[in-house]
Amino acid sequence: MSNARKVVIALGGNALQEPGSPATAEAQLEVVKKTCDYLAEISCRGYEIAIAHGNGPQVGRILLASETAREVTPAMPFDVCGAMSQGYIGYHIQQGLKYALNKRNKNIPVVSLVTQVVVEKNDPAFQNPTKPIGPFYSEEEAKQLMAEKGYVMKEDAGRGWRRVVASPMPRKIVELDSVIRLWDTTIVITVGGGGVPVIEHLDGTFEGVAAVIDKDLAAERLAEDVGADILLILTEVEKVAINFNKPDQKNLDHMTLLEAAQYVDEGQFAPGSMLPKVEAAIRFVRANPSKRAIITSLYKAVEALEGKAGTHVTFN
Ligand SMILES: Nc1ncnc2c1ncn2[C@@H]1O[C@H](COP(=O)(O)OP(=O)(O)O)[C@@H](O)[C@H]1O
Ligand SMILES: NC(=O)OP(=O)(O)O
Repeated sequence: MSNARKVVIALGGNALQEPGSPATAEAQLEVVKKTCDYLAEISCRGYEIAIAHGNGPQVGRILLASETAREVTPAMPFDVCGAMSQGYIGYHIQQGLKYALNKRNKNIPVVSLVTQVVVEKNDPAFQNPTKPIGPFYSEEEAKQLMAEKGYVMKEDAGRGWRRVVASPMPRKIVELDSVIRLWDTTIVITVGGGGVPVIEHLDGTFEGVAAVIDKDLAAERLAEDVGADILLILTEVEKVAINFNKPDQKNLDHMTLLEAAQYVDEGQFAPGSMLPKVEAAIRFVRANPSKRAIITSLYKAVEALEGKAGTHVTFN
């Protein structure tokens, strides 16, 4: 792993928001500053990084604010809400990361790129919304919102009810050339929130659609396309587990491609949380048999890159 230097990082929700803390921009900035200390450390260890991040809570709140303000100003289309979420999350990461890099006397530019990601118009995900966005509600509140506003809402991993939207597969990163051109000189924050989902028309134009792409799958697309050595997926837990939250839970240091696929078949990973991460890891390693994907926590990221922490997914 010593020469593996090119890393695409996918940042999980806890890198942007602390559970239970107010969902304000100010609170997010405080969390992002801490997150960026870990990211700066990775950069200072000599890794070349690009950063993807989630946006479920943020895009949902922007949408809610926009819909609530309808009486005074026209509501924003969903794809525009996605672009807005990329903008303000990227802005926070730019501030936090630049500060953390400066503290380490490392002068490297940081930019965020509003990034479009092409999805297929006929993706079956449009018929089956699964991606939770925005705040949590009680079951009673959710039922009322479903009846009054026509929202699709589902229970989210025992944490409460949330609005859900379609989450189609990322097929192509529209701004990929720019990411590649910037790579050698700049830390690029891209495919934020999985990218703004767009459909590509035959005449080469793009049209935004109402959906939220999974950021782990978009980060995987990016990692393949830029020829990254490592796809580093950062979340709350240090390791992926089998029999998660059961008395016989076993944390995994390593999974081969076959083992990972078998655990997926056994239903070991919760859909909408750990499953897309393992699926992204599988895709990356299947396409790049000599490379690796790592799933770990932000706090263990540096150790994981050195092979001393996290769950490593490799071909064999
Ligand atoms: N098999 C598993 N192994 C480890 N964690 C799991 C597993 N299944 C579900 N989880 C949960 O999934 C969470 C990661 O999903 P989530 O919080 O939705 O992701 P994100 O970090 O992208 O916001 C972990 O923090 C853990 O609580
Ligand atoms: N776009 C996306 O995957 O966001 P979350 O990580 O917040 O679900």
